[in-house]
Amino acid sequence: MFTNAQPTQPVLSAAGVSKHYGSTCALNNIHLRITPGESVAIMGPSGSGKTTLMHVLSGILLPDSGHVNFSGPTEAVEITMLSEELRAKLRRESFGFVFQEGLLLPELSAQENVALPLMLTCMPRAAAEEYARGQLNQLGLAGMHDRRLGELSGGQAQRVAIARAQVSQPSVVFADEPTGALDSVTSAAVLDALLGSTVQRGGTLVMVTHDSATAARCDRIIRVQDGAIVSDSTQHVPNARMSEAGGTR
Ligand SMILES: Nc1ncnc2c1ncn2[C@@H]1O[C@H](COP(=O)(O)OP(=O)(O)OP(=O)(O)O)[C@@H](O)[C@H]1O
Repeated sequence: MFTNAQPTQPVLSAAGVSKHYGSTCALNNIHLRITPGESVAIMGPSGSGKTTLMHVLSGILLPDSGHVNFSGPTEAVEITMLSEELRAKLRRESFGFVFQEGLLLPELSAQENVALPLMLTCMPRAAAEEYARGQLNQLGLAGMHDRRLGELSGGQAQRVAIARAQVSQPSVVFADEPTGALDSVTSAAVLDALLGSTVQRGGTLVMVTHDSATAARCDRIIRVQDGAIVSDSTQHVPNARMSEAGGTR
């Protein structure tokens, strides 16, 4: 199941992926390759299959048929062959998530939320929290380390979610409507933070968005309709930016 990763391999690929919920076809024979360092926006009408596609690519959901492969810096693996436990491990170690539906724990402070993924990898609490504070500072949240979710604005909470998603430097960050509920100025700041903490260090960003201004900031826009990819356009070449930044991941 595990093979040596090749530098030219896509970080994520899907081949012949289909997914049904009862009689609803959510994904219909998807083929897709995502290059390391790319930022990819997934767009499409409500119910077209965007979230299902992201969940299948990240191993949250298994498709009914087809294969999804991940190739990271140290391993290549067919996600669709992994047990639930190994998929959970892969998500913890190689992927980060910025989802609207409460991945942050409201009873914890901003710094505790960000430190948590590091503590799960056995980093001592003091070191994890110190690192978390540095990440929060970089995202413009100095002075808000000790606030709980309810004491932050929507944009600030999204930046805490971004800090948490990328704190363990995952190969791929998946974001579902990361700027959904925000005004345009806050959206731009959150998107800067998200791109800055992922693709600018050589990581990959896969993002579902309804917002064309947000999608336009990505390297590539994939449009989904009725569970199928109806267009796939590259607008910037990520490798040019990666070599400028010296990123390799
Ligand atoms: N758990 C589920 N049970 C049954 N049907 C589902 C389930 N999740 C999604 N669906 C259906 O699968 C299709 C694709 O849903 P999905 O959530 O992937 O779409 P989406 O493009 O992300 O939609 P939106 O933009 O509204 O979030 C829809 O017809 C939806 O109703």
